[in-house]
Order: sequence, then C-alpha cells, then structure tokens
Amino acid sequence: MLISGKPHTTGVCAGTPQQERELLRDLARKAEQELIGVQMASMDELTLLPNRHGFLALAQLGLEACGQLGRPATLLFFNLDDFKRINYLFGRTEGDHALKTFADVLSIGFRESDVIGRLEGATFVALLTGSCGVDVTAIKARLEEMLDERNTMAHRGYGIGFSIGQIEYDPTAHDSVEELLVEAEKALGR
Ligand SMILES: Nc1nc2c(ncn2[C@@H]2O[C@H](COP(=O)(O)OP(=O)(O)OP(=O)(O)O)[C@@H](O)[C@H]2O)c(=O)[nH]1
Repeated sequence: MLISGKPHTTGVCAGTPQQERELLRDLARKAEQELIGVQMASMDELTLLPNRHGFLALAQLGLEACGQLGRPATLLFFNLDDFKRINYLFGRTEGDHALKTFADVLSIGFRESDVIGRLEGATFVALLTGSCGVDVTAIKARLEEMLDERNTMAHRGYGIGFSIGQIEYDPTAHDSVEELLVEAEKALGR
C-alpha cells in the first residue's frame, strides 16, 4: 500500500477543534454505554454477581488458564435450603434479602481469583482455580459461620441454610465450564 506524505483528512478531523472535541466526547459516551450494556448483560441485578452468562465467560477463562498451566480446578455449587419457604412466609423482599446476604458471604468467603456467580433462583456457583480435593466440609463450616453471624445480627426470624456440591475439573472429561455446570445441575436434580 502507498503511504501518502499529505496530512490524513478523515471525517473525524475535518471539523473545527471544537467539533472534533465534541465528536470524540460523543464517541467516548457511546463506548461507555456499550460497556455498561455488556456489563449489565453479564450481571445479576439483584446480587451484582455475574449471572449465568457472565459466570460462563469468566469461569471459562479461569478453566483455560488452569488447563494451560496444568493446574486443577473445582466447581462448587450451592442451593439455599427451603428458599421457597422464606419467600412464602416472609415475602419476596425478604427472599431477595436472603439471596443478597448469601451472595455477600460467597464474595467474602472465596479468593479474588475464584469466580462466583448466581445461576438462577437460589442456585449459586464458585469455580475455585488452582485448587483440587478442596475440603467442602471446612468451606461449608466457614460460610455457615459467616451466615450465622448475619442471621444473629439481623433477627429476621429465619436462618439461611444451604447445601453444597463439588465437581473436580477433569481436562479429559470436561471441555468447558458448561459441561461442569451440566454435571452440577444433574446433581441438583435439574
Ligand atoms: N425473592 C426472590 N425469589 C426468587 C428470585 N428468583 C427466583 N425466586 C424464587 O426462587 C424459587 C426457586 O428457588 P430454588 O431454590 O431454585 O427452588 P427450590 O430448590 O425448589 O426451593 P426449595 O425447595 O425451597 O429449596 C422460586 O420459588 C422462585 O419464584 C429472586 O430474585 N428473588
């Protein structure tokens, strides 16, 4: 391709400096809106955790990194016990509060490098990267302790309990995070 020595005049640079600045500001605003749109589509509005779509994207990156580095990974999945009962007896707003509390505990309870998300309803997941054979009993106890503290402080008339399941990432059996989720959902009876 020939490169001309003349100054390059495109549509962007054709106006006055003021018009150019406005055009650039407009472009920046549009880019920001696009980014917000992408972020919103990947985030659960209630808990602000990644939703299923966001979790799949982020966890897939984590899993690929583990695959490349020959590191293990574990998927943990959680379901709040008797969640429908909380909604039924205390109202949906209280149900929302229970979901947000649990999301908060998960966010604090795991490492920053772990990927957590809310799949749907009262089902949450965490991909623990670089860990295998994790002690789910110890994890459950740690999360329960944090929940108990919140339950005691809040005097809400109910406790937040949960069940937990675990699937070890096996690169020979799982090609993607989606396959891990399918196994998790089978275990949850979905
Ligand atoms: N408050 C609230 N409820 C929700 C929300 N999303 C889904 N639900 C309710 O959550 C319930 C599904 O929760 P799950 O825990 O997946 O259902 P489940 O395992 O059959 O419930 P349990 O048998 O009570 O443990 C349904 O009754 C939904 O109406 C939400 O964002 N807020």
